[in-house]
Amino acid sequence: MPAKDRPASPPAHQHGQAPCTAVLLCNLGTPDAPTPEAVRRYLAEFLADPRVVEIPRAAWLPILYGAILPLRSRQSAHKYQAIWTPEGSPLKVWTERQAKRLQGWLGEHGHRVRVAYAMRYGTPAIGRELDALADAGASRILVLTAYPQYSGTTTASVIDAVADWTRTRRSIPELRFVNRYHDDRGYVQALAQRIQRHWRENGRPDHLVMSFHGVPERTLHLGDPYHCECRKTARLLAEWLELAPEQYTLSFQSRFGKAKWLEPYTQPTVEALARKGVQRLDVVCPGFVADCLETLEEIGMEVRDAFLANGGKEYRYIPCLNDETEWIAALGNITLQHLAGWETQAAPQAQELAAQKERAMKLGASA
Ligand SMILES: C=CC1=C(C)c2cc3[nH]c(cc4nc(cc5[nH]c(cc1n2)c(C)c5CCC(=O)O)C(CCC(=O)O)=C4C)c(C)c3C=C
Ligand SMILES: [Fe+2]
Ligand SMILES: [Fe+2]
Repeated sequence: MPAKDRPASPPAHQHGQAPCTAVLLCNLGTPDAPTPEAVRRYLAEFLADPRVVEIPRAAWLPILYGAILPLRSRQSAHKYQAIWTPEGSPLKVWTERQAKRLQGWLGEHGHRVRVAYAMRYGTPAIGRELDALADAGASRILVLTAYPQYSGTTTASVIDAVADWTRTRRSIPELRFVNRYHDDRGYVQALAQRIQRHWRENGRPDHLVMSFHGVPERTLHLGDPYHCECRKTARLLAEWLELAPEQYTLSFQSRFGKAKWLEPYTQPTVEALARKGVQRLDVVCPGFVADCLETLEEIGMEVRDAFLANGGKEYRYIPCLNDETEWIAALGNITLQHLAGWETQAAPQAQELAAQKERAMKLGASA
């Protein structure tokens, strides 16, 4: 094997080190800037992933480079400009905050775990973040995807990136993956609380649309569980909210290309609801745990305009879970379930010392 291809092994192995656990929160990724050049770099990496576009490379890459990238980079850059914040892309800002708050939550619950975040496309890259964690001594890493519903196009692609990284390392940490949490009680309850708070602040709508990111319909026939998991999340959420079937609609957004994707599509669904006389409509995106281009621009702006243009009167987009306290607690509990058996509690002596101190303080106060 040529020296350049040999797996690296920094830092040198040390004897007798206690296992050290880390969590890597992985989301999709976003451009570094809302410019056509940065969007092109991002889309080129994203859309060349064979997990995302399942068309033979020889046929797809000429279309991607010849037709899609020149046009879409400019169009999408324009959309990113409409949602960009002073701190950067919302997807990155929220994901970074979620990682920080998850580390805080775990610490408050007595767990010493380092939490980092990474993006499947763009930066911070999964490989670089895994290098940083492993080089800092993490011997056990839990990869936590920001996708509640498993899809080959997203979850499996994160697993691919982690597998690619293992090929570059000599000493590989123990690895675990959280593949799904579409029916997790804490996740569904956090969604329900988010919506109920929105209703307390803004009043209840005539109808609620639950819009999930779409995928090609073909993936369902090939055995992808995504469709089924979206339906289960929607059903559980409706149960928590005590919604009758006629009070909500499940739909799929963000169709890409001309192939048939999962139906019903969000925008035509919303237009039809407006034409049927629904005046007040709320839309929530339960499959996205962080606000991003697809929620803020597509649902918050494009679909809103379509609803109003078809006779609707009031349209409200309900923001994602982002860094809501209930969601961070749910994420913490999901993390702990998957860390089972990996010792992460603060050292027993330290815990005993803290308990002794607390007892002494109580005695002092009651004396
Ligand atoms: C073939 C194309 C695509 C598939 C399949 C797909 C699946 C998929 N995507 C998400 C989550 C997100 N997608 C986002 C943006 C986005 N998605 C596609 C295409 C496919 N997605 C494109 C081309 C883009 C970029 C924007 C654009 O040009 O339209 C985002 C937001 C990123 C951001 O920067 O804010 C998310 C999040 C899921 C969950 C999913 C399958 C289940
Ligand atoms: Fe997407
Ligand atoms: Fe979109």
